[in-house]
Parts: sequence; structure tokens; C-alpha cells
Amino acid sequence: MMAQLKVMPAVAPGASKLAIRVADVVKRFPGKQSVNALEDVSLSVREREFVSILGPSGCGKSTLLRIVAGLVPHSEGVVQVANRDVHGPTSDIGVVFQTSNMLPWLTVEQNMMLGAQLRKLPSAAVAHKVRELTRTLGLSGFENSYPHELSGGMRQRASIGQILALDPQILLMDEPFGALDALTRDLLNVELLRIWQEHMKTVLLVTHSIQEAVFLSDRVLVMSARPGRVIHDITIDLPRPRRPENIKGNPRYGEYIAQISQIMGVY
Ligand SMILES: Nc1ncnc2c1ncn2[C@@H]1O[C@H](COP(=O)(O)OP(=O)(O)OP(=O)(O)O)[C@@H](O)[C@H]1O
Repeated sequence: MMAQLKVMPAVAPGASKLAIRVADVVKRFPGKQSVNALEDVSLSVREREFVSILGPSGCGKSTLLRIVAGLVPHSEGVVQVANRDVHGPTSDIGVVFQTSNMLPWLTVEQNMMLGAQLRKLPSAAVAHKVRELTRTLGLSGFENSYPHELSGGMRQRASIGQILALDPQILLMDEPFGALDALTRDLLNVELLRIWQEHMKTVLLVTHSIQEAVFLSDRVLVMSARPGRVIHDITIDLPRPRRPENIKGNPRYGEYIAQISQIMGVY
């Protein structure tokens, strides 16, 4: 028996405590060859939900994430974070990209402190938080290392630490583990779930990996080819806490992957 997929409307009617609301968003990049990147995109993410976005290359996933982050303006529609219209970056949101944002001339600890210092957050509290994050992200002993002295996985963990040091309520992640080998990616997926649960964050993650999306998420959104729209909203009904050993052998996990692969035309 295949798992029964719950396909929900893209914007849950009457949903309370929305962390992110995107309604009928259009994005056009003007220019000689103007690009219609997004067309009537609607989605909602509730507080503390873990939602992933999948879609074909070039469908506008990164653009959508950057719009929610306030880094790119949208052409039409409504984008709200914590019930407020997004007009630019806010402290409610932290963004993790595929490649590390660390400054090469600063150490891990200095990089993790930097954002908080720029925001003039109280330095003793920040130093305490950074020490704690260094430990929980498995970077103890590397506080004084420079980015080039770290492995790719450690650099990504440090980048996540940089963002968590600012304590945003919402984490937007754009293929954060895309450049890593499969084993490191699996390990960081488990760490990400632990962080998400411990720190009670809302996460919106863009990924190319159906397996990663199913393993991590409460819901998986699937976008159409460009101009991108959210065409499926699939609730992942797998038990938590999730670890590879108790999820990857679960037949429902395989069924979700098969169904999403079918939706996306990937076999
Ligand atoms: N600054 C820009 N100016 C013009 N066009 C852009 C710009 N940024 C993105 N685009 C176009 O918008 C479309 C969506 O790009 P985007 O990077 O959001 O897709 P994506 O789904 O994240 O792709 P991928 O999965 O390959 O990373 C593409 O056609 C891209 O060329």
C-alpha cells in the first residue's frame, strides 16, 4: 500500500501563527531578455514548522527564498514574515547559503561573533552563546581556526553557527548541504533536526534532494518549471525524533520518495 499523501491548499485557510505567508507572488527580472521567474506563488509556513521546497533547476526556488528574506523585491503579491510585510532584511530571519559566508581573515569564533557585534548585541551574552554553539556544532578545538583550515562540513556548521548566534526565529536555507559528500550531509541533516527541535526555529529549506526533503520536513512543497508556482504541498507523516536508522527503513519514507519522484518526473 502506498502512503496516502495529504495534498493541501498552498495557503492553509485560517491558519494561525503563521511565520511566513506568501500570496500570489510574481517575480519578473526586467532587462533585454526579461525573465518571469515566479508566477502566482502562494505558500504558508507555520511557526516551528520545517518545510522544504523542491523543484526543477531554474524554477525560482532561490529567488523565492531571497524574496522571503527581503534580499530581492517581488513584483506583485504579498510577502509577510511574522504578520509583517517584508520590505528588506529583518532580524527575524537568518539565511544560510550553499557556500559559507565566513570572512577568510577571521577565525571561526570571530566570524560567529561578527554579525552579533555589528548589531551591537550585548557582548557577554553573545560570547556565551557562541561558546555554546561551538560545542553543540562539534567545533570545539577549532574556535581559533581560519575558514580555510576547516573541512567543507565544518565550514557549513560554522556558517549555521554564525546565523544561530543572531538567534533569528526563522531559518531560510538554500541548498546548505549541496556541496557536501553524502555521509557528511546525512550527519548534518541529523544535527539540523536537533538544532531545529532544541531552538524551536521555523525552517524553510531549498534542496535538490527528495530524500533530504522527506527526511527533514513536516511538509514538502513542489514547484513547477519556470515560471515557478507551488503545485504540490505534501504533509510528511513520519514519526519524530527522526534519525536515519529509524526513518530510512520505514516503508512510508520510501513511499513518499517514490510519490514525489513521480510528481517531479524523476525515477
Ligand atoms: N538577478 C537576476 N537577474 C535576472 N534573472 C535572474 C536573476 N536571478 C535569477 N534569475 C532567473 O530567474 C530564474 C530562477 O532562478 P533561481 O536561481 O531562483 O532558480 P532555482 O530554482 O533556484 O535554480 P537552481 O535549482 O538551478 O539553483 C532563472 O531563469 C534565472 O536565470
